[in-house]
Amino acid sequence: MRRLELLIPAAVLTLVVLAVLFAPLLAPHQPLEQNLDDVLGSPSAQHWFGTDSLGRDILSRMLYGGRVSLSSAAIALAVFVALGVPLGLWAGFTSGPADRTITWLADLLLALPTVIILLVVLAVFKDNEVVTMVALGVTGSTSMIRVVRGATKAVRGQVFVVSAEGAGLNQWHILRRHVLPHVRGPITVQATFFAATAVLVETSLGFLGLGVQAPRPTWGNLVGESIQQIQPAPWFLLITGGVVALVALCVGLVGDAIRDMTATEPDLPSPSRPARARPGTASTSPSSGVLALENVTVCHGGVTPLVTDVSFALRAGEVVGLVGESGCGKSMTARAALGLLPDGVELVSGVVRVDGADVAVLSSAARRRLLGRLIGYVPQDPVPSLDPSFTVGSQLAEVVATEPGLSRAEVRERCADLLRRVRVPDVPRVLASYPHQISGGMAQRVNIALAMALRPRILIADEPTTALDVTVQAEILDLLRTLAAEQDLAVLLVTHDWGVVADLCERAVVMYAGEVVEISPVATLFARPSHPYTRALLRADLRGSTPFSQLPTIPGVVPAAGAWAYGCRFADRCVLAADECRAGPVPLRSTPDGVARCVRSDELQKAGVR
Ligand SMILES: Nc1ncnc2c1ncn2[C@@H]1O[C@H](COP(=O)(O)OP(=O)(O)OP(=O)(O)O)[C@@H](O)[C@H]1O
Repeated sequence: MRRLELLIPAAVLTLVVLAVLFAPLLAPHQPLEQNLDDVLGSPSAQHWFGTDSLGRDILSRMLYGGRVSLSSAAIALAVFVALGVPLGLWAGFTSGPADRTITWLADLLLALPTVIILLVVLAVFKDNEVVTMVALGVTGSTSMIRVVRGATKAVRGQVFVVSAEGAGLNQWHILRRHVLPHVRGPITVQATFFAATAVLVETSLGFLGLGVQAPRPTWGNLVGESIQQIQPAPWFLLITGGVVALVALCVGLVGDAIRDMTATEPDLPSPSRPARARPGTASTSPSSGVLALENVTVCHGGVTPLVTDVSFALRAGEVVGLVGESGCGKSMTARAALGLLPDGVELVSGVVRVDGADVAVLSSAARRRLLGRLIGYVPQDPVPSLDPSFTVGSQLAEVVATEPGLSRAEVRERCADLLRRVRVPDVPRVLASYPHQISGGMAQRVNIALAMALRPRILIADEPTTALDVTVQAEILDLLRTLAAEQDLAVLLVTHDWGVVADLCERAVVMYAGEVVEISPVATLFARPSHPYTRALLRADLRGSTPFSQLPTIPGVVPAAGAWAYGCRFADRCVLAADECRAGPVPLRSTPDGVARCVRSDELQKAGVR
């Protein structure tokens, strides 16, 4: 079906272009040949499209006119692509002054009124169609620059591009071989839409009596003439306008079809991509996990690291807590796993594996689509995460209906079933309610139902109970525990709350200043933390404190992203820090049942104190 959506308009366009190209062979009459005995004759066997006010054959004039109109559109399109693609690629690939200058120029062009520019060009260059079309291509190229720049930025952070740079390939080679193939889709779509616009602009200029002048035919001249003859010969406009509209429509449909095809056929992970092993982290990154992050590094603006070299894995049915102070990189890590990094933040190296397949090599849009099905996401703020304009039922149905082949009744039943599974008491009422009509706890159940709608294998919950009161928190945690156990879900739980970790998680990943500092089973972690940061965090927890005694705190604050100490990043706040800690980066070391990034982890383990 999709192929037909492309093939039919493409076939029509090909026929029109061929007919126009071979006009001297196909046209039954000369375009300027007059017959004043047969003016404004309606379509007949001799004149398929009829005759005009001077008895000239309209079909022949359309065939010859198309040569001017389509070649003009082709000139504009060539300029549009020749300017827009390289500038967009360059801006997207090289952040900094080049990017800023090109973006500024594109903004400037956008601010100029195209119609006025074209009229000025026509006046200055005496109706020169070629110069006018060049001007149209230049002014239009802003949209191509912007789209290509955005698409290039998305590809820029992909691991394979970083690897190509690391291999010393030059920028133009990387752009041509590794970036261009991934931005081909948006380029084709932009080009087809601009081609349709160029045909219509050329026609409009001819219609206004600008550009190529009569008696030389162009589609614009013919449409202009047909409007003057609308009363005696209405079919004249119907035919000339119809051909122009058909061509513009087919160009647009080809663009739509290409867009849809490129949107639903993402690049698949390349099986030939070499595995990149790094020392010191293998023990934390078993690729057998249902979700595995291997040496993930995330940067802002391509330069400021937010998260570095993070590796850990989740097994099916396992709940893992991701713990650390605010700003340590928990959310960025979770978002890297989801393929949902904020604008300007990119995964610059590392691998995210789902069921063993490397999803980091996918384009970001394809990764999002894939992970959207494999990984469910439960947000921190339950109510704002739901769209206030739609009922719970319609929001659930929207997601459920993306599964092909479901009838409306089946979608409704699936939505109700999802709510029952997350223990919503009055399902029909909640389905018919708007988000503001339900409580925070109920909204979080709805978010969990939404996350579960496509039967994901993994659930990532970013502080899912922070915004809820204590009793509701317990219910939501119990629900997550049950879902993980019953449906063999791997759950990554981002939290500040040790109580939640103790209650729900089997293992915890502790992060500090953008890196993993400890991974241990929860029981071990509570009894014998292997990193001074874990120990300090546990000590600072309210739960273990004595009433009216002063709560221990960790002196200092988490350093800003990238402004980390050269050696152990926690050294400045650590009561156990020694010169050795500041001498250089501390690698993760194995502990009896996990890993820790501390030169004194053995000592801490043995001491077994909190
Ligand atoms: N959109 C963004 N652009 C650039 N930097 C960001 C962005 N969001 C967060 N950061 C920075 O990334 C680092 C890690 O932030 P992250 O949100 O992952 O921390 P967190 O441990 O989840 O904190 P919290 O518990 O407060 O959510 C911080 O230094 C933060 O300032």
